Amino acid sequence: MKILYVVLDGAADSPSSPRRTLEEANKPNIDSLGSHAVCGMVYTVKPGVAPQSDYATLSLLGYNPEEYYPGRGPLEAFGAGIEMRRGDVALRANFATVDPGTLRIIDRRVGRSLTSREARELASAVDGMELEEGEGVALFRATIGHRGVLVLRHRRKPLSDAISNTDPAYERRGRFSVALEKYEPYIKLSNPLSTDESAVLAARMLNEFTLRAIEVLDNHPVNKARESRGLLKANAILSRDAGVLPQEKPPGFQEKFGLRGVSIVEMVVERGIARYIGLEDIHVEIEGRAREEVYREEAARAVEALETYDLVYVHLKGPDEPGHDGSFEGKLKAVEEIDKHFFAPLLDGISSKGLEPAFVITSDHATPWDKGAHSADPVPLMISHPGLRGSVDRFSESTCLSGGLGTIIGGYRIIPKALSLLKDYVG
Ligand SMILES: O=C(O)[C@H](O)COP(=O)(O)O
Repeated sequence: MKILYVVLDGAADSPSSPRRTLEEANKPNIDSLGSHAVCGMVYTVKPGVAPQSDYATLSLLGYNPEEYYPGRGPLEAFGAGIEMRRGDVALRANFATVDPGTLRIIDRRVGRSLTSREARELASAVDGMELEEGEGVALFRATIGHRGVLVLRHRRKPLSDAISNTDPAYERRGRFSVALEKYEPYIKLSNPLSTDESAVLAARMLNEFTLRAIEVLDNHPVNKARESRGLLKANAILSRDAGVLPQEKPPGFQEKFGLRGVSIVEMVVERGIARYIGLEDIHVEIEGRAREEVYREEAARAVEALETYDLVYVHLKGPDEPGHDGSFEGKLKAVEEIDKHFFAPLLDGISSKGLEPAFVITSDHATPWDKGAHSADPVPLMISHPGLRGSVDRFSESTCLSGGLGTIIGGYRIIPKALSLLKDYVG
C-alpha cells in the first residue's frame, strides 16, 4: 500500500468565519479524489487547543505530542542543523520590528519583508553574543524569512526550558504554546516557570540577549539601509517555545508503522520533525522561486518518491500565511494554486506511472483569515483510494462535518485509521 499524505497548512477556517476557503476555492483536482473516498473532521491535537504547526504535525505523523513533544525550539534546531548539547535551551525566534524605547511591537514579522540574505547578515551580528559576563553564549541562526532559531548555552551550568516566551502572540501552557488571537503588543521579558536555578538562569540569559539584540540590530547597516528605503527595521528578536534535548529519541517512523516514509516539506520546523522521527527528507528549495515552479517540483519529487517509499508526507505552507495576515483572497489563491500547480501534475504523474496510492488530505490546524491566528477548530480529513467505496463531493468543512469518519480526536490516530481502512476495503 502506498500513501500520499498531503497537509495544507492552515487551510481550514472556523464555522464562524464569514467565508470559508475550502468551501469556495476552485479545486477540481483535490475534489476529484472524493470519487472513492471517506471523510470526517479531526482535532489534530485535542479540543480547546489552538495548536502550532509543530506539535500538530508531530501528531499528524502518528506521534502523540503529549508523549513525544520536545518543544518547538529543538525541532527548529534539528531542522536548521544546529548541534544542540545537553544543557542547552533552544527556542523558535522571529525577527520583528519594535519601538526600541518602549519595546512596543510594530510588526512581529517585519511585515514579511525581510529577505533571507538580510536575515543572515543580521543573525551574524548577534550570533555568539556573550552573556552572563562571558559564562554564557547565544547561538543564533536565521532560517526562512523572519524566522530563526536561538540556542542558549552556559559554559558550566545546565539550562532549563521552563521559561516563558518573550513573544506575546503565543502563550506557554505547560509544554505547549498556544496561539493567542488578542495580546498586548509589547515584548514580554521571560520569567522562570520553576524556582530551579537552571530556569532562573535561562530566563535571565534570554532577557539579556533580547535587550542587547535590540541595541545591536537597531543600528545595524542592514536596518539603516532598510529604513532609507522606507522598509520596516528588523530590530528585535522575539522568542518562544523553549525546549531541551529530549532524554531519548522517539521510536522511528518505520519501526512504529512498518512503513518506509519520506517527507517533502517547506518549513525548517517540519524538516526538524522529519529528522526527529527518522523520516527521510527530500528538500525542495522554496526561497526566491515562483510558487508554481516549487509546487511542480514538489509534485514531481512526490511521484518519484512513491516508487521507493510506502508513505510520502507533503506539507504545503501556502494557505497559512495569508490566514495569519487576514486575507481571505490570499488563502483562496493559495489553495487554488496548490490544486492547479501541485495536485494537477501530481495526479498526471501518478496516472502516467500506473500508480494507485491512497491519499490522506487534511490540515495541521485552522488559520481562520478573519481571526489572523490559529484556532482550536477541527479540520477536514479525506482518505481516498480507488478501492474505497463511498464518495465525497467536495473537500470542505461542511462536507466532512457529516462524513463517515466522524470526528477524530488526535491526528496521531489518522495513519492507523487509514491503514486499517485501506486494508479492509482495498481489493
Ligand atoms: O509561519 C510560521 O513559522 C508559523 O506557522 C507561524 O509563526 P509566526 O506567527 O511567528 O509567523
